[in-house]
Amino acid sequence: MSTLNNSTNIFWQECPVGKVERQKLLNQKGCVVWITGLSGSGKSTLACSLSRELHSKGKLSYILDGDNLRHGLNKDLGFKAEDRAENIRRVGEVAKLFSDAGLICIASLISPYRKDRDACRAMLSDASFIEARLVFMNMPLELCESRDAKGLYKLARAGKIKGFTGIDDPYERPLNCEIEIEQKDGVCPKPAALAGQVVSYLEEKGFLQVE
Ligand SMILES: Nc1ncnc2c1ncn2[C@@H]1O[C@H](COP(=O)(O)OS(=O)(=O)O)[C@@H](OP(=O)(O)O)[C@H]1O
Ligand SMILES: Nc1ncnc2c1ncn2[C@@H]1O[C@H](COP(=O)(O)OP(=O)(O)O)[C@@H](O)[C@H]1O
Repeated sequence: MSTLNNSTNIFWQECPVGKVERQKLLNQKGCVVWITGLSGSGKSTLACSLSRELHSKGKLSYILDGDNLRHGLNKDLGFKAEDRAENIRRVGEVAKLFSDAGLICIASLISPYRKDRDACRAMLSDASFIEARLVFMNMPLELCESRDAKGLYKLARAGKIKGFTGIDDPYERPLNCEIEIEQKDGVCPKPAALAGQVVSYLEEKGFLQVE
């Protein structure tokens, strides 16, 4: 998919109500919490739990879930490396808009390739000074496969889905995540506890209020 700019003679339109005003209105800082990990690692569960926890604190968030976006915005994309790259790029651009609107945008995608995640992070911070935080659901493949909530691992093992992440397609672990979620003593912490961990991080970094 081309990322070339094919539009010419276009101008940036400024509006007097900007990000700063919107953030003051919401008393929070727009940012992106990007959750990456294998299918079944608990990305969507954490995203929902986090959104619920933020809501209960009066903070506005919005979830961009890879699975959901593939029903609409990204319905033309498959799972080849270049399609996944375009998927991450588009969701990054949408996350940029939500974050600029002042929301805490929670993106939940496998996003398996380091180069795509890095490009997305660079795009967010370079182009618009949007702060992105990467959360890595570091759950073992065996656990994700044993959960198999959608039966996709079974199909992948049977060769009925080709190029399934973790089976016959790579997942490149992040080298630079801000939060890494792991099992403790062989047990995955409860979603509410994980959400609390991310909320504490956001509080500590000053995202949940405007000075
Ligand atoms: N080949 C293959 N590999 C991985 N995942 C697959 C595949 N085919 C379908 N699915 C389903 O698509 C969901 C992942 O979509 P994403 O947009 O997050 O993927 S990616 O970031 O572009 O890699 C993923 O959802 P989650 O289980 O929530 O991760 C799967 O349900
Ligand atoms: N922290 C957790 N503890 C126990 N089970 C979990 C946890 N997070 C998710 N699960 C379960 O694992 C399965 C996959 O979770 P899901 O959030 O759909 O993963 P993903 O979005 O990464 O594919 C679901 O059945 C869900 O209930």
